[in-house]
Amino acid sequence: MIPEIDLVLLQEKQESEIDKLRQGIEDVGFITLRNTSISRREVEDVLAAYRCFFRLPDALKEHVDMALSGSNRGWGASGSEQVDPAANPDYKQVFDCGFELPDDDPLRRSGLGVYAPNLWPENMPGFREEIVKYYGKAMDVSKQILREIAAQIGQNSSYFDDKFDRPMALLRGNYYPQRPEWAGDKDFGIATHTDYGCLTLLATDGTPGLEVRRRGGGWIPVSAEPGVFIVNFGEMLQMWTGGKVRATPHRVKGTDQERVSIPMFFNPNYDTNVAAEGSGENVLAGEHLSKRYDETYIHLKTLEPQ
Ligand SMILES: O=C(O)CCC(=O)C(=O)O
Ligand SMILES: [Fe+2]
Repeated sequence: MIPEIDLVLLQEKQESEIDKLRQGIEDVGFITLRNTSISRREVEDVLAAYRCFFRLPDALKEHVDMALSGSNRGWGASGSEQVDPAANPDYKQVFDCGFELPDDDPLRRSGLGVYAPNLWPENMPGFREEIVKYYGKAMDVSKQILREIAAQIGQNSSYFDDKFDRPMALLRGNYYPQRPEWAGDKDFGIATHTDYGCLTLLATDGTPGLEVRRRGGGWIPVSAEPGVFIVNFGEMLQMWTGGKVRATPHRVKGTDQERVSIPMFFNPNYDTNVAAEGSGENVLAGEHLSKRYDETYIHLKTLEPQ
């Protein structure tokens, strides 16, 4: 069972919700979350915006194809990402956008791919505004959840705040067509993976498809209607907390229904040390994230040495 949490009750420190959060972070690695500051209507609007983009002919989406940009902003065609080396590249399409650093931020001139400039399609009035608006809202909710997690892991609730003031936060629209006729055992909408960062705030159109690996074996289907979020924890938070928070593998095989989902991958500032607290080690969040991007986006994959 995936713990179902009411954010307002959690923020009021209701014991039932605190217990569910503990189970979610320490055991399952997933929760669902309702009663946030993002309404059902707002999620439906942003879903509609992504749907409009994905319906464009490929020839138009190619104007913002990330394969041509050397970073991971804009459109990722079907087959552009391989999250599991034992599976084939995912058949989903994506549209990615990231954090825009202020003009005077020295990191802006650094050319770091994790802060690359966004790409926006032309002739789609309102698309950029809709996505940017949702991006801000999804960051706010993600920060609120991290405050509750901080309290849960025995830290001050503001523990994460200054580690997320220039977050490498990536907002993605995922488009899963119907599972293709040709799909075999190694083909997935998105193959089995753990998320790379700290926390993922996932909105979906309500269509089933996501499966979460159960400890001890098997898969748990999870779905949530627009306005209810699925939240899971990533590799960095697992490292950072010495394994107290779990990054649980998950996948989407796909069904006979198309599906749109919108994960906000909430990753900290580039220079955050995400090694286990007190370990004396140093793992830069930016280096971990760049490494995972380079391993999984086909156009960023570094060539294997011959
Ligand atoms: O579409 C979903 O439900 C999950 C997507 C996902 O796991 C991801 O984009 O990392
Ligand atoms: Fe994921």
